[in-house]
Formats: sequence, structure tokens, C-alpha cells
Amino acid sequence: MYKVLITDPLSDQGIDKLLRAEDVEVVRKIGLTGEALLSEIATADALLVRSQTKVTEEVINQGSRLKVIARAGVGVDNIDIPAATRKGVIVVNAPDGNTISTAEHTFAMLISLARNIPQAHRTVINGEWNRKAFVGVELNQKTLSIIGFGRIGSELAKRAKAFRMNVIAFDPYLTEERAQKFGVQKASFNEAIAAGDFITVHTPLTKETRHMINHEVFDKMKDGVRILNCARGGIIDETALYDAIVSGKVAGAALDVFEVEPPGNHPLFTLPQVICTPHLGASTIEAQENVAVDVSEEVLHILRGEPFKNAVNLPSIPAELQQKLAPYHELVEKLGHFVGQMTTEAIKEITITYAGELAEGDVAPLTRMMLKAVLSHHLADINFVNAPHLAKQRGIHVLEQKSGHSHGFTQWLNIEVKTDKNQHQVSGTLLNGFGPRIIKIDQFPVDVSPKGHLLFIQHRDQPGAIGRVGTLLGSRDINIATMQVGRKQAGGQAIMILRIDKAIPYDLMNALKQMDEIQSVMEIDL
Ligand SMILES: NC(=O)C1=CN([C@@H]2O[C@H](COP(=O)(O)OP(=O)(O)OC[C@H]3O[C@@H](n4cnc5c(N)ncnc54)[C@H](O)[C@@H]3O)[C@@H](O)[C@H]2O)C=CC1
Ligand SMILES: O=C(O)C(=O)COP(=O)(O)O
Repeated sequence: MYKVLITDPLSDQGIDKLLRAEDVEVVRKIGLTGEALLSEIATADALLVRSQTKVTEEVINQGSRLKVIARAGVGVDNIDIPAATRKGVIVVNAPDGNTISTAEHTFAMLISLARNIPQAHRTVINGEWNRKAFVGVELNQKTLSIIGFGRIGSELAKRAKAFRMNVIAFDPYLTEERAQKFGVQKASFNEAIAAGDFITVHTPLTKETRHMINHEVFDKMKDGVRILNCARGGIIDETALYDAIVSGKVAGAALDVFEVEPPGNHPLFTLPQVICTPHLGASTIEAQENVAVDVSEEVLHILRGEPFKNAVNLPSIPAELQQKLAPYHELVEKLGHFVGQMTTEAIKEITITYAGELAEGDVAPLTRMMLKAVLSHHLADINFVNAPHLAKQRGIHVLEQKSGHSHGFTQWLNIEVKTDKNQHQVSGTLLNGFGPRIIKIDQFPVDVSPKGHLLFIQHRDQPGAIGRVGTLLGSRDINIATMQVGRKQAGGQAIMILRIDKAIPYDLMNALKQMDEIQSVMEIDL
């Protein structure tokens, strides 16, 4: 039974799949913090949050069973992603479900800001009728500068265009083609800042975007500019915004998000030009259902070991590439496990070489898979998420290379592991109709189907050696299912790989090791 802990409000309909899953126990403790959160997370397999719960390193490290943190929304700045990665915990979000709601909310703020709707509302319900104080401006023909042209920024642009605004966008990843598709003008940051009658930010909060709208930037804006932030508190320096409003540079600001939430008695709230909502961008019935459905499905997939889509701390793999690489998963994992078990000393370097069909295109997901398999025999708690991080932390050099030499196979791959004293390598291929095969072990050509319980013996090639091993195993009722031998030259170094039906008792292992012609014996589980 998996325990899924939910600590922020999520839509009931959205989490229906989780509630109905027979292998899941849902524990809903909304607003959990401090010691209570630490105590609940200790037994949770998954944590589901929105923006309120602060998922700190301490919380993550306390989650000894934790496999996934799911964010029902976009921004993951409340989650310590590097800490999750170090711990091997997958972080997923729901990037698409609240785009429209947040774009609509921003548009509502834009119109409210232009027409002073919240301020006017307050006076009317207080018994006043002051029409002169709330003269606004039209959106028609005004310039809207959008900083961050991703999902929400681009949806906002469509709505602004419908209101006949000129839309200018700055985003380092915005191509001319995409700008044309949305009918917006691509601009530099400074151009967008200088041209906007309204400036709205739609970037994530990162080291680069924190206080990207600051005193200096306000100075470069048009007089009477209006500012919106429905993305993340902290993108705009709130002190600089306050000063710019007081100085008259900025005519008004609409804020849905704040550097500290809830913001309490913020100085900005003393200014009549400021309108606010309490982080409501994604707060619609539709968005909340969408994001809860998305994360519930992702959590179930991850807990059940099925493929998932929206990991924040794993490189995303396009569906087409996933399909292309899927047939190689087993081969890569088995080779990795084989060489990982052959290597009994601290690893210094791992090189994976792809040739043939495998050398064409992106193979990074296979390399990550191989790394996890090799290192799983050397490091504790390793998984796809933390494998590259743990390798780097241990000073293990990982090389991925491609070769034009596929040794006569349609696809060929080799994993080489170096330690201070030794090196081992295993090559494999996919044989049409037969699946993965190991075709070489440490320079010994073989043909081994990599599965089951294997006995890997290094010995001197001499008459009777194979027979003696067989007799010894037979005398202890150990059946040999298949056997492969390989040698470089007659009478020289050789290897035996026996698939046996059960594990070897300790004393029998010692008896094998003591045979004159045998140099090493190792059990390998694949
Ligand atoms: N107020 C609310 O309730 C909600 C807020 N959000 C926030 O809105 C923001 C945008 O969300 P989405 O559009 O879904 O994300 P997105 O990832 O689709 O778009 C973000 C865009 O910002 C761009 N960007 C990154 N660094 C930049 C920089 N230094 N300068 C300019 N552009 C930069 C990226 O290239 C990307 O195109 C996020 O911060 C998210 O957390 C999202 C949903 C609801
Ligand atoms: O999705 C986002 O980034 C949001 O900011 C929405 O936050 P919320 O889920 O409403 O707390």
C-alpha cells in the first residue's frame, strides 16, 4: 500500500483516481507544517502539494520512503529541487492544466488596472459616487510588453490582440517564427521595458529572474506605465515598485503574487494605485480539476513503475525518442548489472560506447539507465534521478561515446568500467527474434542470454576443467541450465558462464575457488 500525503487543497474530482486506487492510501492533512509535516512525511511514498507547502531539504530528507513530490500546478519554487534530486526523489508538476485560468486572471487584472475597477467598487459599496476619481485608460492601441513568453505569456498575448493591443515579447527562447505565429513583436529586454504601456511578467522565479524588475529597470520605463505580476513574487522588487509608484513613474500595479505569502500589512497596500488578489491565478474549478487529475495520474504511474511525463528533475524525453529507445532498455540494464557485479572495487570511470543503429541520435536516456544499473551494485539508494549526481559526487567519470565500428552487428554497445587496479567490459547486442545477448566479456567472445542466476568463472583453458566444475555442482544438486565458454587462445585464459537453477552455498563457492585451474568465481544475478 502506498501512502500519498496531500498537504494543500486539491480538487476532490481531480484526485478521484487516487482515492479509488486499491494500492493507495490517501492522507489529506491540509496546511501541515513543522514537526507534524516531518512526522507524516516519514511514512509517505508520495507528497502532493500546491504553492503553500514549503518542501524543504529537511522535509525531503525525512521522507525515507518518498519516491515522488507532485506539484499540482506550474511553479516549483516552493520545493527544494536539488535536495530532491540528491535524494533520488522525482519531482513532477502539472504544467498545462492552469495556463488558461492564469492567462484569464492576468487579463482580468489588466482590465481592472486600466479601469480602476477594484478601487471604484470599494467606494460605491461605501456609499460614494465619485465618477471623476476613476477615469481610466483604454487598452486599444496600447503596447503590452510580455516578459516571459511561455504557456501563459502566449495565451495572454492572444487575448490582448483581441483587444487590439500591440504586443511585444521578450523571452530568451522566443524564436522569430513563434513570435510571428502569435502576431507579436520579438524584442530585447530593454526594448520591451522601454516600449510598454503595460508590462507583465510571466517567467519562473529563478536566480536570473529574481528582482529582474528593479530600480534601474523602472527608470527605463515610460512615465505612467502600469505593471502586472501574476507569475511569482520576487520577479519584481517590491521596494523598487513602491518607490516607482510614489515617484509617479508607475501609474498602477496589479499583483497576484508576493515575495512573502501571505504578505501581511505590506507598504504597497497603502497605495491606492495597487490592486491585488491572493494568488488566485490558478484558482478556478477547471484549472484545479485539470492539475489534480494530471498529478494524480503521474503519481500513480511513478509509484507503479510506469512511464510518466512531467518530471522537473529529469530531462524530458520526447515520445518519439522514448519509442525508439524502448527496445534497448533491457539490453542496457542487463549489461550494466553484469559489469556492475563483475567490478568489486571502487569505480573511477565508466564508458559506454554505442555503434550501429544505436550510434544514430540521442542515447542520453540509455546512458542514464546504464549508470543506474552499474552503480546500483556500489551505491545505496540510487535511481534514475540521482544517478548522474551521485556519480559526480563520488568522482566517477562517465563518458558516452559513439563508434563507427559495430563489429558486424546491426547495433552494438559496450560498457567499460575502470577502477584503480582493474578494468572490465561487456558488449552486447539485440538479436532479431532472440532479444538481448552478451557477445563479449573482457575480450572473451561469448553468446549469453543475460538473464537468471549466472556463475561467472575465470579459469585456465585445460582439459577437464569444465567437467570438474560440472561434477562439483552436480554433487550438490545444482543443476546447470545453460553453459557458455570463451577463450582467447587454446591453453590460455578462459571464462565459463553457467546458468544455474539455484544459488550456490558458501562452502561450495569456496570449493570452486580452490580448484587449481580456477582464478575467480562470481555469482551474477540478472
Ligand atoms: N498566479 C498563479 O496562480 C500562477 C502562476 N504561475 C506562474 O507563471 C509563470 C509562468 O508559467 P508558464 O507560462 O506556465 O511557464 P512556462 O515555462 O511555459 O513559461 C515561462 C517562460 O519564461 C521564459 N523565461 C525564463 N527565464 C526568463 C528570463 N530570464 N527572461 C525572460 N523570459 C524567461 C521561459 O523561456 C519560458 O518561455 C511561472 O512563474 C508560474 O509559476 C503559473 C500558474 C498559476
Ligand atoms: O501553478 C502555479 O505556479 C501557481 O502559482 C498556482 O499556485 P496554487 O496551486 O494556486 O497555489
